[in-house]
Amino acid sequence: MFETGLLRGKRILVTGGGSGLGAAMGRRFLALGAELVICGRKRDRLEATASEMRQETSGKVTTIACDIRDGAAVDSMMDGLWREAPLDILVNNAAATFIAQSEHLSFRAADAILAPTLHGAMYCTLAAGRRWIEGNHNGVVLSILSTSTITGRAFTVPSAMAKSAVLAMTKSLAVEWGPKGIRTVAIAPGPFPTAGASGQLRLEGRDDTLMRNPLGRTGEHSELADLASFLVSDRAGYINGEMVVIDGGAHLRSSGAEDLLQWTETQWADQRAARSKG
Ligand SMILES: CCCCC/C=C/C(=O)SCCNC(=O)CCNC(=O)[C@H](O)C(C)(C)COP(=O)(O)OP(=O)(O)OC[C@H]1O[C@@H](n2cnc3c(N)ncnc32)[C@H](O)[C@@H]1OP(=O)(O)O
Ligand SMILES: NC(=O)C1=CN([C@@H]2O[C@H](COP(=O)(O)OP(=O)(O)OC[C@H]3O[C@@H](n4cnc5c(N)ncnc54)[C@H](OP(=O)(O)O)[C@@H]3O)[C@@H](O)[C@H]2O)C=CC1
Repeated sequence: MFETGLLRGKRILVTGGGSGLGAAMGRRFLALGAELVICGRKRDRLEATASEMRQETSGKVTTIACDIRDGAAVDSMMDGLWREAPLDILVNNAAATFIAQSEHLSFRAADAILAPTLHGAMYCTLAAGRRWIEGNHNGVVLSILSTSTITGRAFTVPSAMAKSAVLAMTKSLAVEWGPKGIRTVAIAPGPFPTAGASGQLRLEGRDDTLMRNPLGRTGEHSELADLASFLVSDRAGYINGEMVVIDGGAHLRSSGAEDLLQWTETQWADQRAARSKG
């Protein structure tokens, strides 16, 4: 679909690049000639993904264990990266969510979602942006958001809040940092099957939500990777402050959570008992 070498010479950090959509984007970036850095908390999973990627491509892949909820850890990751060479592109992909009745959310549970999804994305963006501006280096920030930024979403309220805040960051920085050579863009995916989303959102038991999708299917990872590759590339050099929805038109019919309104208290009690770790 793309010209060979579309991303040649680009050094890209994908947060949460060891799994799911982050890994899918990373693979496509590598195939298009980029140098890839992936970070996450689980060192073993990062290494396993990177070693698969190295077998698939001759591109350079580096892993960094970093908890993006920790600003000092993010700064130290960026210092280490910049010692070698500046990044060109940051992809804010790491996030957390789970379904829960909001009245049962403890403050700690709310923070468990807000900390990586909002604060983590903000720390990474500020840390990269500051270095780009100091070094007079152009940059692109792509944030992976959600259609909850448009519709809101019952039962994942902290995630909807965090994603909406990152959309506000995307629009605000487009104006503030555009003149400094930094583009900020976003993608709002609908349901894409990943182990993380299936575990946290119980997607596999919720066919009703998926079948309300006008296209009657979930998204393909390659479709998201294609869109991301275009948006971070110089070919999208005039797109700034925009969020592109990729959901088959689903949010035009439903926020994607209405089926959960029918759940019984017993189903919710079962859900609380069966918490899944990301
Ligand atoms: C239509 C489709 C739209 C989809 C939109 C968005 C999708 C996605 O974002 S998919 C990505 C999903 N991937 C992940 O979530 C991966 C990362 N996940 C995690 O790190 C964990 O699952 C986490 C979110 C639970 C966070 O873990 P951690 O920070 O280690 O949290 P703790 O286990 O220490 O718990 C902290 C706090 O939160 C409460 N809690 C945990 N799980 C639940 C739950 N399922 N329901 C309610 N509360 C939960 C936990 O009890 C703790 O609170 P306290 O008990 O008050 O201490
Ligand atoms: N799949 C879907 O249907 C949809 C997904 N999205 C968004 O797409 C993105 C990817 O989700 P998906 O691939 O499905 O799910 P995953 O669970 O596979 O991805 C989440 C990634 O975030 C990383 N992560 C979580 N917390 C932290 C942290 N504190 N520090 C560093 N890394 C962290 C995880 O790595 P580790 O555990 O090693 O830290 C993991 O690699 C997310 O932003 C999600 O909100 C949006 C809409 C729909």
